[in-house]
Amino acid sequence: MGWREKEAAKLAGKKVLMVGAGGIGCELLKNIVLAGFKDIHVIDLDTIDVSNLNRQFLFRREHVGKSKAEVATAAGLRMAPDAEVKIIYDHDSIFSEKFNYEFFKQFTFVLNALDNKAARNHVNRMCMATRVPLIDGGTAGYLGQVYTMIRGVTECYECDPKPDNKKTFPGCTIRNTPSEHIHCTVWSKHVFNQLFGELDIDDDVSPDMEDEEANEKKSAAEGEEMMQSDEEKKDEGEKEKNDEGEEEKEKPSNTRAMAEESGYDAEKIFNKLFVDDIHYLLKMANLWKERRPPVPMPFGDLPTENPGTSVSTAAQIDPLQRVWSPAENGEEFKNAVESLRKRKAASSDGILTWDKDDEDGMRFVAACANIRAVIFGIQPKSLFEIKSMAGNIIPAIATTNAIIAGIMTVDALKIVAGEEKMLKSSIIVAKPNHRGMIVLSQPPEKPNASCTTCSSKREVTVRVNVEKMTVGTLRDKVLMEALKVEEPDVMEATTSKVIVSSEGGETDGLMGDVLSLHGLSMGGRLIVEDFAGDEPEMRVVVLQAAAFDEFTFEIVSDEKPEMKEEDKMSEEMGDMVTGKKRKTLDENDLLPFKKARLEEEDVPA
Ligand SMILES: Nc1ncnc2c1ncn2[C@@H]1O[C@H](COP(=O)(O)OP(=O)(O)OP(=O)(O)O)[C@@H](O)[C@H]1O
Ligand SMILES: [Zn+2]
Repeated sequence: MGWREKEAAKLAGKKVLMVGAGGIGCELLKNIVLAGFKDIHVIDLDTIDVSNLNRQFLFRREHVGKSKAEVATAAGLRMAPDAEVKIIYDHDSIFSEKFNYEFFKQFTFVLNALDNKAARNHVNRMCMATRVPLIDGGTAGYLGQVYTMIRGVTECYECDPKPDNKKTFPGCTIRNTPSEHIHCTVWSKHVFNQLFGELDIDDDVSPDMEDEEANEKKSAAEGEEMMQSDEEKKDEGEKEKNDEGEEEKEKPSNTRAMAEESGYDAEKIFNKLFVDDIHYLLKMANLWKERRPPVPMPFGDLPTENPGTSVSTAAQIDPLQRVWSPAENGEEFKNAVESLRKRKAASSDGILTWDKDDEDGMRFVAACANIRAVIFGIQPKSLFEIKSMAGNIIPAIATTNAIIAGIMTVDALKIVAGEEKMLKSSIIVAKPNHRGMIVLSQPPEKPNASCTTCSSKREVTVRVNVEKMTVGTLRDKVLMEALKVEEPDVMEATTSKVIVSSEGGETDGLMGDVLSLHGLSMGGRLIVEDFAGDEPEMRVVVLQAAAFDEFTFEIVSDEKPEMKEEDKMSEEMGDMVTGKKRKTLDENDLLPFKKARLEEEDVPA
């Protein structure tokens, strides 16, 4: 037997689960088949869309509308070098009850090629509960990441609470001092909501008279009267008296109230946003000491050219890519307000929801953002560009998917070879570092001792029917009778909501509720405390069994937190982590790791 055959033989008995057969999944399936894995299970809930074909290369035009899992499996089988290869598939969601504890338990490792946090969390919980290694890959444009997670050895997907990847900007930048076009685009989406959508106090678009920068400097600037007071927050356009009966400065009128009063008169709204409110900003003189002050733009006097460009050349370009002049933006604004006003009036709840693919809404935001940009001396942009910024669209890049799938495959081979110590967390960064590298890696982080999913404590896995079993039955039959918990205090781990209190009282009303009412489903976790008993804290992992009645349950496993092999290894790895980090990666390399958890669910496909 040559080395190839020997290597391949090691992979023969290993069962592999791949969840997701999209951009990463197609690359990955090809890799693992060609690497020699012979027993593969593919799960994907989706069908093939024509927009997938440019990068999901296992799919062809004739497959559009068919199951991704099915077509990928057939393609994988065609690639298999010998007939022993078995690939099976499920056209189903990984949340499905049939993918239960026993199902996960059979795999050597699981490959996540998913695009959303909810499914990743779920697979993580199932893999942690069953102690099956999980290799998770993700990409967003040119960025990518691979985290391989082994219970007790490395951090799990939920050890480090993920930051919300939605980009946010400080309120005062959006409302008072935009310096980039994106600030104007975000502001315009807020204007849309103020005028046509659901009112959200965080989306205020009027000048922020509380701006610290303006006021700090203001009080230092001596003698001038303060621009705002608490009453001023109350609003709206008229002069108010304060306690001493002094007259206070005027403040910007409320945008929604103003629009409604005017019957959604586009020109009046325009002048309020782009003249009156700008005058308020100009009054905060301290903001403009080191910045170019904004220049108000009345509707009746809109230039037909953008600063620095001429309409005649611009007009030759594709209309989508062309940047509208202020006069055109004014026209677009007016037309959009007109049709949005009608649609709002015609809608049953009087609320419109912004969507980048809604023509009126998109044109409104583009026009609004461009006018504001010109006012603040920022280059306006084309509808096309603004659409991709406003919709947070990040194009999928085939090369990034291929690199990430390659790294995942290498990690899979390390697991099969028993070389867990060689595992690395890897990321692809946007710009090469000082050594010209874009793929950076470091040993994985250690588990977080307080993680609700993977920290070391007694862990009981129990099968119940969450749609039928009540909180009261869980407490009495499962926890007290079967698990000998004396005085249970029970918290749902994700929400931290207390559903059973040993003191009674506050939670008595919940005893008749079925468990699903409190967020429990397959893979859900409860933290159970028992200060009266021997085991002060344990975790109960809940598995769903739809066939069970209210009282039926099954204890699948009950593990005590003794020092396990993995934990010992984790200690060794910890040394390695701290030792190696400094040697291989400098501070600049490490920075991206802290931010790198990419959540693509925020990115519409
Ligand atoms: N709960 C789920 N169960 C099964 N499959 C899922 C689930 N959620 C998402 N998926 C599948 O995961 C796949 C993710 O692939 P998708 O192509 O969107 O992202 P990707 O692999 O990161 O690549 P790209 O960035 O190129 O789009 C999709 O095919 C989707 O159907
Ligand atoms: Zn964890």
